[in-house]
Amino acid sequence: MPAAASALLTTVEMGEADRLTIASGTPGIVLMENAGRAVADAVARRDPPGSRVAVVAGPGNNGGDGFVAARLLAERGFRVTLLLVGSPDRLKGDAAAAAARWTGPVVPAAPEALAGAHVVVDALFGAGLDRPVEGLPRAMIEAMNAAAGQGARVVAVDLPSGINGTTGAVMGVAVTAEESVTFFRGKPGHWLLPGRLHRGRLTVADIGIPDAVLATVRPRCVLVDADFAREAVPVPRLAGHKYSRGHAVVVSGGASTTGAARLAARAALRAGAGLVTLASPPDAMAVVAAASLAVMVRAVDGAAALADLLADARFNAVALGPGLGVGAATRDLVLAALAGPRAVVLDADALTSFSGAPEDLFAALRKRAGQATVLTPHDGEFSRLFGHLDAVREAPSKLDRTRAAARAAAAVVLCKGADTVIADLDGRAAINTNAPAHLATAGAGDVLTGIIAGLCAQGAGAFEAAAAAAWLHGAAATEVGPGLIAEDLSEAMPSVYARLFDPLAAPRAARAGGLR
Ligand SMILES: NC(=O)C1=CN([C@@H]2O[C@H](COP(=O)(O)OP(=O)(O)OC[C@H]3O[C@@H](n4cnc5c(N)ncnc54)[C@H](O)[C@@H]3O)[C@@H](O)[C@H]2O)[C@@H](O)CC1
Ligand SMILES: [K+]
Repeated sequence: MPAAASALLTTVEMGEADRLTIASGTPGIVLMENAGRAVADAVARRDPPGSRVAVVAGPGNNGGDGFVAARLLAERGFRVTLLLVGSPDRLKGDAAAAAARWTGPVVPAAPEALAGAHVVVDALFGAGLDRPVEGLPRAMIEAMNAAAGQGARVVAVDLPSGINGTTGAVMGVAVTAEESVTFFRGKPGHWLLPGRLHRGRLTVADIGIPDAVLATVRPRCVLVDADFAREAVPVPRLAGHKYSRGHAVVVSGGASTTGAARLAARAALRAGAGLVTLASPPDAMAVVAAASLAVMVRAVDGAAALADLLADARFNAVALGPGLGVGAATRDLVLAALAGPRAVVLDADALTSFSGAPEDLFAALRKRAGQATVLTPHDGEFSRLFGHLDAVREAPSKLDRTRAAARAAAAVVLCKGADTVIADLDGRAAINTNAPAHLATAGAGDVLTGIIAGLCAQGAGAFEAAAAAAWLHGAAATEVGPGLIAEDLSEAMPSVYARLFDPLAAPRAARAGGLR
């Protein structure tokens, strides 16, 4: 994975990071003091001394962080009430030590005790949440949400209580925070839905865990960001020429459905492929040729003809699916592409054509395991292809579902959505949330397919290409803004690239304004 990528740690991995840090000489109570201080700082950044703060502390170390934050806020002049869920004498270890340093009253938690709070610190459960929330904890979570409805600001310690940090799932009920202060690195649950909708603004605080522990922990999931994209996108060599920048093939549907493939082909070019050829059924040649200037067109009639075309080593990536139609002809084209040695991107009809009976597809994919292959299903296509697999059905999160699918298909799987997950067959995974709501529009998926093919054609690895493409696609949508149609995405790519490789470059709108 690109080295600069931002790792996301499961709760188990985070526990290991804590343990390694403690074993190398930093006492746990120091980490807890730092964690509590980061929470107090987050409160004090937005609320003035004198504000009424209710800290809801739970029975574990998340509660311990709450005791530290309570003490530091009281020292800074906030009017702090500490509400404990559970009995003080059941606190253990660092949490007991943090509680002993709190000199104010420990009030048994009750929902009505939150009345009048300006700020609620949610220190009920963090990484240790391991079962559905019921009883008093549930009542306290509901009371915290009710307080937010009355205007209180809710700051969650590590995770909003009720959210599973590894999966993002709501375990019965969950706090909806205005801000979450987490430690060392984000967790998948901060980025996957529905967790992302509960955490509010995310602050990641340094609590003294050294980055060096990551070499031992070896987290398997990253958040795709600009650094990831920058490292994944092949940079053209000055001495290169169009042939050294790869040649992508996009397979077009018939005369009435060429638009999707044309969108993908243009995106492959804009992503930087040196050459792009639309492989078109003979009946669609005229319409495809008329509408594509920089894109080349070749008549390709059926699976055998596609196989012949791809035998030419100059073509190094092929994308198919958009606009192809569902059925046996598409299945044959897909199997022909997979039988060859080129990078293959399968989307839309290429996936749907195997719905309900994906064995042939899986067999062809397994045969080429190790070669670059990317499948880009949306949720519906995903469940039609993979929903019958036990490993997918039993997976606790979209992250694990996508990993299970990648293993089953022996391919990189990119499962689209507001939280797009990309998984490699070796368990590596990435989450992309760089996708504005207005990106969900007709043809946007075809463009994503084209960007992936364009990056693969230039030699990017399948996983890197898919994850970076998801980020670039979202960046292009952000660049265009609301009102976006799919055609705009490709046109925004030069501007996205300009800023990616030259962070000082002005946004396109500013440049268009020129000198005044
Ligand atoms: N040394 C460390 O490990 C550090 C941990 N930190 C904090 O510690 C937290 C993790 O602490 P813990 O592992 O003690 O876990 P938590 O404090 O998140 O919760 C564990 C406690 O909650 C109970 N519990 C779990 N689910 C429940 C449910 N549904 N209903 C009722 N009770 C439930 C458990 O029995 C246990 O008593 C992190 O989220 C972070 O806030 C920070 O202080 C930094 C250092
Ligand atoms: K919490």
